[in-house]
Amino acid sequence: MPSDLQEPQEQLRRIGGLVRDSRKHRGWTQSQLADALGTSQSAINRIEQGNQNLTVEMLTRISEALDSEIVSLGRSGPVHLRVEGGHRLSGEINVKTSKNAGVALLCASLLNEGRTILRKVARIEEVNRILEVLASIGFRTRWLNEDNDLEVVPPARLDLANMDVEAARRTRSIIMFLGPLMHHETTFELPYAGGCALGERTVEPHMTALRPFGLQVKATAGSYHAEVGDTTGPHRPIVLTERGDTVTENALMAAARRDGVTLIRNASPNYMVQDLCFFLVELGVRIDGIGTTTLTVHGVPKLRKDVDYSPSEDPIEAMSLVTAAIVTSSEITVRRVPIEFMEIELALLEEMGLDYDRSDEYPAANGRTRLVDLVVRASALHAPVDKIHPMPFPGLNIDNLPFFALIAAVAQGSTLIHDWVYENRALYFTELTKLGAKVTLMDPHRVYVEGPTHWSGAEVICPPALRPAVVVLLAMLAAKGSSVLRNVYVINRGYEQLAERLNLLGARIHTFRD
Ligand SMILES: CC(=O)N[C@H]1[C@@H](OP(=O)(O)OP(=O)(O)OC[C@H]2O[C@@H](n3ccc(=O)[nH]c3=O)[C@H](O)[C@@H]2O)O[C@H](CO)[C@@H](O)[C@@H]1O
Ligand SMILES: C=C(OP(=O)(O)O)C(=O)O
Repeated sequence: MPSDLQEPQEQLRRIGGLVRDSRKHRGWTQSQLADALGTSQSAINRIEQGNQNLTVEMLTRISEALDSEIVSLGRSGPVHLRVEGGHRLSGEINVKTSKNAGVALLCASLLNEGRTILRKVARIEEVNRILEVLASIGFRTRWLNEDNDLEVVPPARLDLANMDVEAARRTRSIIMFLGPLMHHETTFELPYAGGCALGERTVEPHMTALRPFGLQVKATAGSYHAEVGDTTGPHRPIVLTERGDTVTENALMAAARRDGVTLIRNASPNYMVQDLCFFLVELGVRIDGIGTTTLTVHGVPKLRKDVDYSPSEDPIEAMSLVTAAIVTSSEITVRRVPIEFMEIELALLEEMGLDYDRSDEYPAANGRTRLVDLVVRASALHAPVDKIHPMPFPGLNIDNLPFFALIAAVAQGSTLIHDWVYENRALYFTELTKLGAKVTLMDPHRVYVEGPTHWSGAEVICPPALRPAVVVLLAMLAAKGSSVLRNVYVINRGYEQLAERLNLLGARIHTFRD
């Protein structure tokens, strides 16, 4: 709770609202929550209306049942943001390196018996969790300087029995330990992967892709049990059934230390996969076809090299910052945008009426990725003629889709947004209605957004998904008056000091704890 003194009745009403929001995020009815707590639906209804006195014990049980910290005591509780919205932004901001390459490269450091240095790694919670896991199994990891250069030194032997399971469970990226670990152990356990709650996110494609390398994975209670058998394969090209990013990365890491040549077809050529390929090349693995859907990997059984690599900038952060300019009708310069992965998004924005300039291209620190600076100007946008939907790269990035829901809310007219990929993410777009947007959920995958919006401030709990949470924050920048965004761990999972960096552009965001 904010520290301001409030009438007890008002406090109960606000807590009730938080319980209701958390329950809805979980997708539960009042009766389902009542069952989980061994109470009645009418009691839950009273709690949500603020008509029921609550003990700390009851609040703790509700928080546990909903897997959401509703209130907490002391300094270590969740972090919230208070936003004074309605202010224009101005100035320049650099895009940081990507979360998804950062975690992939940390997983890939498991392949290297030498020292790995990664430059300017995004210092975000997702990276912190993987660092905790690496430290728990024996790696020495340290941040070298203020620039976020990171050193990773492997132990002589991994101590998998000591794995920090709590940290591992909080990330989706842990699934990318499967490919590298098969080069270390013949049997091992990995906890189930977490990440954004986006509905069913199967790991079946990972199992299918790794089986020809001799890895058998069984899902047991809460963990994957992996066994490495015959490692002479694959004897045929690996054909991925879907062009997933982390599954391609797992196949690449399995192939990297295999004694032989592996062909991966229907590979994702997306930004994090390209960064992983460049890193593996740096380590001494030859890969043909980087940036295409067919990768040929010439494996090297022993990789022992002191390697120094700079992952590239994050196209999703670039999109987030462009969106910040659009919703606040501001002119800002977004520097270091990896243009190959933002081109379709920009073409669509141009079609919707965005006025922007782009600089000449220059190389990222990895020497390969092409960057530009973008000047985004205040523009009157209109809805696109066709629906907006994502595709595997090269297509409109699925993680950028939520930003289009917000942009559609400031554009004149009606936009259909179709998230065919994730079962639950479109549902979170309706959070924008709390701030005044007209978002109509047609089915779990489709929303109509009717703009322009007259924004108004509100108190919202972060949805349990990174991009939809950032979208709510950006809408709060546009809403005149005061808003509160609660429990922003999910944002810090993927963005480094986002509030502080937006404040440097003129936003007014204050970080606080209960
Ligand atoms: C750590 C990391 O890198 N995470 C990214 C990665 O997660 P990750 O690789 O884990 O993506 P998922 O396994 O969740 O795949 C995304 C979803 O798309 C579906 N699918 C994907 C490809 C395809 O050709 N057909 C298809 O149906 C999958 O069934 C799944 O439902 O990719 C996602 C999709 O780009 C991004 O949201 C995540 O930010
Ligand atoms: C869905 C995302 O990430 P993750 O795969 O880490 O859950 C994301 O980056 O938006």
